[in-house]
Amino acid sequence: MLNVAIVGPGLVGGALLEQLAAHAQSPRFASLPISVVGLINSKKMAISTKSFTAQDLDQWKTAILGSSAVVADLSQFTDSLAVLKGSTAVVDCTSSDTIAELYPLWLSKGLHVVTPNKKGFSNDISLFRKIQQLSASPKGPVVYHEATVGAGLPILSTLNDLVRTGDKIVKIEGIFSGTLSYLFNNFSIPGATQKFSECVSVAKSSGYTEPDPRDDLNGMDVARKVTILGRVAGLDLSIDTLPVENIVPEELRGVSSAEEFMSRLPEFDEHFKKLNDEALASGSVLRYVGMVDGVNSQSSVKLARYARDHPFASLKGSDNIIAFTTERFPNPLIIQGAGAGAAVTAFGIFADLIKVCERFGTGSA
Ligand SMILES: NC(=O)C1=CN([C@@H]2O[C@H](COP(=O)(O)OP(=O)(O)OC[C@H]3O[C@@H](n4cnc5c(N)ncnc54)[C@H](OP(=O)(O)O)[C@@H]3O)[C@@H](O)[C@H]2O)C=CC1
Ligand SMILES: N[C@@H](CC=O)C(=O)O
Ligand code: NA
Repeated sequence: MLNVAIVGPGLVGGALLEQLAAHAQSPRFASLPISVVGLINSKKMAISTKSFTAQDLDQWKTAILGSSAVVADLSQFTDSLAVLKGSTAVVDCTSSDTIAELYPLWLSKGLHVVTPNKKGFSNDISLFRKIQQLSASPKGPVVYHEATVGAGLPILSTLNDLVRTGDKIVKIEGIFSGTLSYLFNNFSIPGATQKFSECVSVAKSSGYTEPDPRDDLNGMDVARKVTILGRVAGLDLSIDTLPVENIVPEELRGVSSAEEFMSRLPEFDEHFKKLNDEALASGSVLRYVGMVDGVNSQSSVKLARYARDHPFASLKGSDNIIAFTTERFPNPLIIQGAGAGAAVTAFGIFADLIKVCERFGTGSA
């Protein structure tokens, strides 16, 4: 049995629990050896004394968070998990730096980590290296974070395979943000009628954006993904030195909340319309692109113009497109598909949990 504790059962974490429950209730997978034993959010932490199989997940929130097995703090939460029988994985579904800084402690106690949270792999490189070093043993524990880049798309697993089989990464380029993909696929096209702020609002209500959409529009989400890809490819990239184009209007960068930002964004629709009209007048469209440069250390994150028949100009919805140019793939290996949204992100986390089950003898799905 794989014990699973979820930190932050919000949009993505909630979708993961629903997928676990649905999966276990389908006769074909009833034996899924995953048991949710803990949930914490920023207000309450609970470890269940009862092992909740996926069938019980319909009541997971009340059943666990309402239970008496409430723990006082993260240290007690960690200690309670470390003594459980069998393998235990902590799934961090927050975007918290503080929680990401706990990964080395969790790993040192033999807990696996599965997460879509980019912070642990894109903040200070010393944390990235410590996580790598503590999860390097073939006997485990492991860290799987496929959903940190392109949600459930097999980006990091493909990159890992390329690197581990000795291929040389020349360039990794693409549209890494589901939010910005959705925005420009719907705003920067000839004849578009939606205003920029309306597109942002739809992206947020569709569950694509970070908790604060400025973390998408300022380029930091893409910068984090470029940094993660670069580091996995063996480059010492840092978000502090990566050139990142921030498209949040200066006047809105410092407003106190995501709600205030969203309410004031319509004031700048004209600004974005002008940018778009200029691109369209030159026969181009605007797309927000990240690039990992494996040869000349010129990695970048920026808004750029593309001809209307360019592959980056023909995406739909929140699609990402990632092109790996390597020694073996001079014509790039391309992965494309939805790169944001609760369900496709939860899918990536779920698939990582199944990898933990298969690798550590808790049965396959
Ligand atoms: N949405 C998407 O398409 C994708 C999202 N991701 C990543 O998934 C993660 C979650 O995103 P999403 O579900 O949209 O975000 P939400 O804001 O919906 O959920 C975040 C959850 O984390 C909890 N939380 C925040 N801080 C803490 C803390 N310090 N301790 C415990 N719990 C905490 C929140 O609880 P409370 O409400 O009580 O504060 C909330 O339940 C992010 O890292 C995001 O970058 C990755 C790929 C795609
Ligand atoms: N906000 C991000 C979520 C996935 O990483 C995006 O829009 O891609
Ligand atoms: Na992915």
